[in-house]
Order: sequence, then C-alpha cells, then structure tokens
Amino acid sequence: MSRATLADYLTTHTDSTSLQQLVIALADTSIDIRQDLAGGALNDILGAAGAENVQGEEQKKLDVIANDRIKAALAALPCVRGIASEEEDDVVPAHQGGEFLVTFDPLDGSSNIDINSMVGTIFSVLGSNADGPLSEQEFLQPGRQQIAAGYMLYGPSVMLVLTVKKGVVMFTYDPQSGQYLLTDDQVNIPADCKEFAINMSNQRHWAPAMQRYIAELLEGKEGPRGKDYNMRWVAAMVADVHRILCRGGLFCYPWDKRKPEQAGKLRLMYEANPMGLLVEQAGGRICTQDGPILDIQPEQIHQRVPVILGAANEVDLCVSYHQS
Ligand SMILES: O=P(O)(O)OC[C@H]1O[C@](O)(COP(=O)(O)O)[C@@H](O)[C@@H]1O
Ligand SMILES: [Mg+2]
Ligand SMILES: [Mg+2]
Repeated sequence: MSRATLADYLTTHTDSTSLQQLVIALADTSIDIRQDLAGGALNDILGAAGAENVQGEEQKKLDVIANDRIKAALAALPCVRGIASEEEDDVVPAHQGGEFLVTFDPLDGSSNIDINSMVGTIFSVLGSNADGPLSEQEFLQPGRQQIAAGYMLYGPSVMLVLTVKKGVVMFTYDPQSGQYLLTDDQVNIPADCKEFAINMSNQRHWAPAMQRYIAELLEGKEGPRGKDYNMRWVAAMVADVHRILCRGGLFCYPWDKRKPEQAGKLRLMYEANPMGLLVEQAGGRICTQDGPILDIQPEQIHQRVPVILGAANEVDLCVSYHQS
C-alpha cells in the first residue's frame, strides 16, 4: 500500500512553501532527537544538565540537546523571524524579514527520559507582519491565531501529528525510507468518553469544583454519572493527548492551592495552545475553568494555565461545575 509522505500532504494542504519547509525542518530535527534517544545511556543523554530554566525547573541534558537542535534548524530558515522556547529565557531572533514565529517545548515529559518512557516535542507556528527587531509582544497572540501546530512523539514508533487547520493528521516515521508516512487522516475525539487522565496525588490541593467532578467519575456506575471510568497518566502531556487523539478521553492539569498565585503547571504558548488547536481541530474542547483556552490573550511567553481538554461533553461539564 502506498502512503502519502509528509511532504505530499503539505503540498496538497497548504499553499505556503515556506510553511512546508518549516514543518519539514521540524520533522528532520525529530529524526536526530530520535537518534539521541535511541542510544539512551550509551549517548550520555540521561540525567540532569546541571542548570535550571527560566521557570526554575531543573533542565535535563536532553531538554538542552533537543532545544539546541530545534533552535539551530529553525534559525537556518529565512521564513522564521523568531522563536520562543520553554528552555530559553527570552525570545530568540532569527531573520528580520521572516513571516513566522515558532514556539516550542523541545522535550515534553522530560522526567520520563531516565526511565526510558515516552517523551515528545510540541510546536506552534504563528504569523508576524512586524519589521525591525523582534519583540516578545509579537508572540502574544491568542491560540486561535496559530497557523499550524503539532508534536513529534518518541514512543515505540516515532509519530508526527499535525494540524494546518484542516483537521488533524498522524504520520509514522518509517526507518526504512527515512520518511514520515501518513497513517491516520480521520482523527476525531468523540464528545463522550470513559477514560480520564489527571495526577490524582494532587487531589487534596484542587479547587472544590474539580474535586467534586473527579470524585463523581470515581464513583463509577454507582454514582451520578452512571458509568465506570478508566484512568491513565503518562506524566508527559504529549503522550496523554496522543492517547486522547487516538481513542478519546479527558485530560486535566488543574490549578492547585499549593501555589495559589500560579495559574497552573502547563505552559500556554508551548503546551496548551498547540495541543488546544489539535484538540479543537479533532472535534474536542480545551478550556480553563473559566472558558476556552484558545481565546486567552497571552500576557507573557512563559505564562502558565490550568488545562481541561478532550471529550467536549466532559470538558463542558467540568467547566460548568466551576461556574455554579
Ligand atoms: O509530574 P506531574 O506533575 O504529573 O506533571 C506531568 C506534566 O508535566 C509535564 O511533564 C511538563 O512538561 P516538561 O517535561 O516539558 O516540563 C507535562 O507534560 C505533564 O503533563
Ligand atoms: Mg512540557
Ligand atoms: Mg519541556
């Protein structure tokens, strides 16, 4: 059976050759990151890098390696005006005449590296008409304005999942041909589900509305929801969202009272917005307890948000509990 390559898909689904080049460049970096990961301890990629990122989180060696690979690949493209990364303190200028801004989480789920479990790279593409020196202000666009978004998932197989706002498609890396080949063009998140993902160890710290919503799921058939729910938690948003794009479900990373001043754990520009565009393009929903994430006007590039995403009816119900 002959399958479309990533390049074939891009040629037929976007008129912009520069966007095509940009996505191909990101795909190419994932092949290098895959090689880094494949050697594991043999490649000396495990463990801490010995530094913290701007958000005070310990950087793993692979956070830094992946960040440097993606930064170098994007900086080489004339269409890229600037980048913002979870692992960079400030926005990084590339080419002043470039039309795209790229934000990314070079390695999501980095606590999984040392246990040889799933990780990924998440990216978002925004436009810019600005000229003159790059500013952080240009990046502060609501998620709905994204031009494209996606992720590469490094699991038993390597996958690239993409939206150019024409639905969501999944490609699987074929080591024999060295190409990403189209393996799913019918990605859809059903409105109802029987599976949820949340870090239950934080339960006692959540807002009462979130505690009530999850408690009712746990009551199963005997409770108000009248059905049993299964639970999963990979500790890498990229892998949890991938499961939801494959077989439905709900994912939450809510606000918690240990750090009341911090809106949530996940990053708006590197995680929530790109995943949000994918989820909405697949028919799902993504919200904070107050409403749609893709409508949030960002105030700064490293901003965090609480996240409730996946099956539309579950997201709506969970949000409604916070409003009563
Ligand atoms: O360890 P916790 O609190 O369950 O958090 C897991 C969450 O943290 C994250 O790993 C954060 O991502 P990074 O690895 O990019 O910092 C999410 O992917 C994931 O959902
Ligand atoms: Mg992350
Ligand atoms: Mg990361």
